[in-house]
Amino acid sequence: MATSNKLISVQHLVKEYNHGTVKALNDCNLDIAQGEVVAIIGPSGSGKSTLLRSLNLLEEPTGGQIFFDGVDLADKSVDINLHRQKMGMVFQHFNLFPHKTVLQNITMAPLALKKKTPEEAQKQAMELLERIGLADKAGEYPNMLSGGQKQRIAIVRALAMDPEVMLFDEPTSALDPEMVGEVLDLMRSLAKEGMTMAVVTHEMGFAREVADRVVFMAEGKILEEGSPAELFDSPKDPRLQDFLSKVL
Ligand SMILES: Nc1ncnc2c1ncn2[C@@H]1O[C@H](COP(=O)(O)OP(=O)(O)OP(=O)(O)O)[C@@H](O)[C@H]1O
Repeated sequence: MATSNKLISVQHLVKEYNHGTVKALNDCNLDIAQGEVVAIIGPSGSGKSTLLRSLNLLEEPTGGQIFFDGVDLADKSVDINLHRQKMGMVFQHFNLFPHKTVLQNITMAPLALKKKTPEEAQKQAMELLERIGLADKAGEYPNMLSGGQKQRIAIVRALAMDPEVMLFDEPTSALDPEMVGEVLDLMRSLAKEGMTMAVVTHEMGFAREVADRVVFMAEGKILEEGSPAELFDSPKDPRLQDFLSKVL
């Protein structure tokens, strides 16, 4: 559900690596509205992950600006850790803590960073686990779970911080095909609830069905963006046409 309320604004973002020899992002401009679901697609190495990771400053921009709720993240008075807490991040490889139980994985950050009481944190964690049908796994360790279960737990772990935005970096790429659906279903339900989401994805079906807007990147640039119908049914840029001819 998109509204006109701009939550994130990326302006002329540049990210260089190796002393400028690699330009991962080359003058990227992107706005994300409150409640909007933006899918970022494009060939391997086009800068999708770098753009996503820049939003919570896992990558420090070389140039340009990122505004969150109107605040320039480069401003020295911005508390980056506080900013990161507003953004839930879900990675390709789950990144659950292997030596913590499922429940501990979910309660850790709310206890440490949000100063929730153990009762509050556990109650919330159990509600989240119930939501995804995995309450019975609360006491287990991640290595006892399937990939789809791990990823759904990684998603609710991020939700336990009550984020304003969820960032997904190819959340289904490492999953066996039969587990992709359960993760996409959970993401679909978050989108329906109005969660603001940016999703780097190779799942074109998901992008078409769930995204409000699709962004196509190549060679560090955003070459085209629009509604799923615009991008998938009437692609204009030849590189997007070529990309779609290979992936659809
Ligand atoms: N830490 C780094 N050091 C040097 N180069 C990097 C680094 N991270 C990314 N790059 C380069 O930046 C470019 C963009 O990478 P990025 O991972 O953002 O692409 P991507 O579109 O997400 O690719 P994929 O779909 O394969 O994950 C690539 O050329 C990559 O090799």
